Amino acid sequence: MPHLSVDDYAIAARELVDSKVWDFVCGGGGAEITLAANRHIFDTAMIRPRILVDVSICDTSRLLLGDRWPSPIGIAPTAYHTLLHPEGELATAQGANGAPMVVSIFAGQPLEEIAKRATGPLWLQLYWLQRRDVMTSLAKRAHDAGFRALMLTVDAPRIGRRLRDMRNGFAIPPHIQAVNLDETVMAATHQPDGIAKHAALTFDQRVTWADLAWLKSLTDLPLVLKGVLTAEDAALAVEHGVDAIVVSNHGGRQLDGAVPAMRALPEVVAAVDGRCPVLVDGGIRHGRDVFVALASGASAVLIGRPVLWALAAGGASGVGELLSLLNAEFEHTMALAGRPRAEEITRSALYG
Ligand SMILES: Cc1cc2nc3c(=O)[nH]c(=O)nc-3n(C[C@H](O)[C@H](O)[C@H](O)COP(=O)(O)O)c2cc1C
Ligand SMILES: CCCCCCC(=O)C(=O)O
Repeated sequence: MPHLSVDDYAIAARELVDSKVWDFVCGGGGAEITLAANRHIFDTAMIRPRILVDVSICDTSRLLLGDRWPSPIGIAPTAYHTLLHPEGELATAQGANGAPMVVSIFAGQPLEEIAKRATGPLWLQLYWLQRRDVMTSLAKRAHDAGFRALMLTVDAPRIGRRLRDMRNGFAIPPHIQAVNLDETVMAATHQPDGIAKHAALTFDQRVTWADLAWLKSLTDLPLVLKGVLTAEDAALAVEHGVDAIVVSNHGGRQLDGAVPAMRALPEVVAAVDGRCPVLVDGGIRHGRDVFVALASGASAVLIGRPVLWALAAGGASGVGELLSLLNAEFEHTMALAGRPRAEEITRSALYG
């Protein structure tokens, strides 16, 4: 059956993926209020189409942190792609077809091997670990392998209460490893509730703004901060020299009740006031969602779960087809909305 929408990849993946892994991927924190709210905003956003505009060429490309992206759609960092496909991140990087990919600190394949298979820019995502020597080593390995940016995720000093995983007694299977980290450090992840236990043992909950300078000093790579949801923190991020911001509530997996990323986006964009790019993630499932995010002030978007569904359903080619589909939907929206150039996708393209 052809995959005509992102939902078709979810349907195909659901048939293939173990039910506990499915819940780990698709679940959210607490009562999943924020998970649902991320989607609701997109479902209720309405576009103001312009007419009698030449839309024969719609340019979807974007320049971001020195790289030209084929579309404003990048791959969000998600842990353990090897849970979904034996080749894991190698297949994702190959299938990205030029799209940027953020590799999770908990990737199931070595950074250097992912770089060899990459078709687009790579960024490395980090959590702040108590072991700064491990962070230093990862940052330097990423730099040496040609990664283009570091991303620090700041919405997870602890792991959210993921009730599906707790009810399922979910543990990362023993053959699935975060191979860029020392196996002994990762041992707790293979116990029930192991993700939360591991984070409690290894993440540094004391980190503050003052520590960012140390992370920036490790390499000359740009630093992207992921998990910003307020104007106050966006202003602080810029003051502390961050090179880009991702407005994100971690796909509804962390603080349940947190504001949907798309609702937070306008205040963050206003606070940043053009001083660095602002990206957004959470609930993006259609090309029209990408359009709505850009019209709300985002420079680009990241997608998480859909990439994992496509990886499970079709490996590298599944990921490639998914990204092509989303970009084609976005391009189609640009045409039918009468806004063929990036600079025309502004707030005036939306109601309300
Ligand atoms: C299975 C899974 C694993 C994730 N792992 C990470 C991670 O390792 N690091 C991180 O910063 N965010 C992680 N995220 C959050 C994503 O980067 C992203 O914020 C979220 O998935 C976006 O929402 P979406 O899935 O609705 O597109 C993960 C999300 C999922 C679904
Ligand atoms: C110890 C493994 C932690 C994986 C956490 C990945 C993540 O951020 C997620 O949302 O899940």
